[in-house]
Amino acid sequence: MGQLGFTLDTTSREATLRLNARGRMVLVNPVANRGTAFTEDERERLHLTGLLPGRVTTIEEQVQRTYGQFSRSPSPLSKFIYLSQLRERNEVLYYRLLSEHLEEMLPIVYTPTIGEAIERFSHEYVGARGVFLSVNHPDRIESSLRDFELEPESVDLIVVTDAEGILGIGDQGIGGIQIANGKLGLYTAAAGIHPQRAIPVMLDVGTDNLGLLHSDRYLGERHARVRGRQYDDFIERFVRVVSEVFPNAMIHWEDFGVDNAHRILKRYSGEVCTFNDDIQGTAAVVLAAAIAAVRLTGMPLARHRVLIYGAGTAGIGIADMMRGALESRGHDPGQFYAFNRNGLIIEDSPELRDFQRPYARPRAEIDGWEVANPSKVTLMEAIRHARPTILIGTSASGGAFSEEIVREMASYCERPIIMPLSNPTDRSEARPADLLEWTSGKALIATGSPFASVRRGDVHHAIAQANNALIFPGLGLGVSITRARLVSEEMIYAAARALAGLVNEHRPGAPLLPTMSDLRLVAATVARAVAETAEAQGLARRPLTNPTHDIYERMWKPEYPQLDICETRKDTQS
Ligand SMILES: NC(=O)c1ccc[n+]([C@@H]2O[C@H](COP(=O)([O-])OP(=O)(O)OC[C@H]3O[C@@H](n4cnc5c(N)ncnc54)[C@H](O)[C@@H]3O)[C@@H](O)[C@H]2O)c1
Ligand SMILES: O=C(O)C[C@H](O)C(=O)O
Ligand SMILES: [Mg+2]
Repeated sequence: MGQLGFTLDTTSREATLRLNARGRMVLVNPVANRGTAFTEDERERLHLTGLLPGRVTTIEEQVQRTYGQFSRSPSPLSKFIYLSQLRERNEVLYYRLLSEHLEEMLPIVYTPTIGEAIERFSHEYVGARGVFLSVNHPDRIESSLRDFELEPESVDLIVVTDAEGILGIGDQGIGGIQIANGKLGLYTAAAGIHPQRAIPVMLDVGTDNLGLLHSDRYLGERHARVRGRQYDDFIERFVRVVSEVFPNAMIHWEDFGVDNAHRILKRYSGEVCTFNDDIQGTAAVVLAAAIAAVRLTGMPLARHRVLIYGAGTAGIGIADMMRGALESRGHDPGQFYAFNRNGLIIEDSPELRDFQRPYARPRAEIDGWEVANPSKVTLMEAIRHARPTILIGTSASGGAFSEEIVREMASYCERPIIMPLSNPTDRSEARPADLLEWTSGKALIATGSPFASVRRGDVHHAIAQANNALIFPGLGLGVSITRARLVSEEMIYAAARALAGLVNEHRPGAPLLPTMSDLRLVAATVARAVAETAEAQGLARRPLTNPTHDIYERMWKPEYPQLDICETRKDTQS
């Protein structure tokens, strides 16, 4: 039994909690605490009788009460803080409330409100779960991770960020811990990964955000971002410690800066069980949405022309995956046009990164276009000349898909596929209602942040949320069930295909992806595909005997666990 006075068996959906804590120590522990739901007998045995109001309530009553409190919180940020505090008070109740109101609460505990919570982190700080590792103390990595007090063998997941590229709001320093918590919340709510089997980690390497550096309240290391050799050594040490101490954990990288994201994935993906959500998770969800949209256009993916507006972490991940999907079916690599801050990427563009190079257009092609400035081709000029049929926004440049651009696209394309994927909401390249208006209802849309459905005439257009939340929870579950050694490209494709298989896009106005209210089904389906692929590729360290059963058995449901109250000296004395 650990320092905290409990042990919890999390290996199946029916967890058992062994407790030797007593009195107030039970109530201040979010894993053990069940507040007014402790029965008379439990109160007596745990020395809680005088510490709680007299009436015993059910978890259903607790959910009703907390839902009321949540609803009365006046703003999205105060709702976020209310839910974070509930999570730290009574973990089971938090997840029960969240799972019963998932669609309503997702925009609070995740994108978009989480962006605001991250920006306001140092001002609104009321505690945050997680492990904070400083680049100035690499020697503390192991002890700090162990201090989180999880059984090392039982850790399935480590979600880690260095917060250089949080959503589309850039460098947020220490506040990034909340994106790790947000992602972990979804691993539990969607895929039933037990919250005590995962660790959120913030790698504090400094920040280049001058506002934070100048703020008296800022809680992180107060210096510019460390880069180069010291950064790489820190990452290397982190990966080594995790591999040694938590042999079954997948490392999920979130919201790193564009260069580090690609470099780290390339460096470790063939060696340890690791996954970059912004590169691989996003690509898989977008491929699934594209498969559904392309079916509606009646033209095969190989004949579509794809414009990626924002050739960074997510954008190039998407292009690589679409290209890979085409090549694996024996097609040519496809027609891609990619943009960065300096305009269309052309072979002689300055500051081209290695991962962007495959998408650079030949100069000779652009010489044939009518453009104002040949070294800075604009989006409108590329639309006119390249005539893309799929337009993807991963630029964090809110409103970039203007009326003029979208109307131009609709002039040559019967069903333009348009995906403004940037988060949070104000970074979205366009709003669905506008896209439908400018294309007379013809656009096939998926967005990164949640948007309300749009009614046009008799058709109710439900807007697909192409967020990597439809991929990573199931992927993590599939990996943990099989204890996969690595996350292979094939496992990611399998996840994308499984997700696409859940879409029925043919009803007019139907969304291109399953809705967030179906997250548990989505996660289970993705998990099965991932686990079967890991097994087929010889990457599974645990044999998959009955995938459906294994997955169902492992998906934790937020219910108070069976209590095993251990006898203590205090009991025998009283
Ligand atoms: N829907 C999802 O699941 C999902 C997943 C990952 C990222 N995203 C969103 O995508 C956006 C980008 O994230 P990222 O991690 O790829 O960031 P990033 O910094 O790695 O890449 C951004 C890219 O956009 C380019 N860019 C910036 N401003 C531009 C402009 N005005 N015109 C053209 N290009 C421009 C940059 O040069 C860079 O190549 C963010 O808003 C993020 O929230 C969404
Ligand atoms: O976090 C999200 O909502 C999706 C994605 O990982 C992002 O960085 O925007
Ligand atoms: Mg992200």
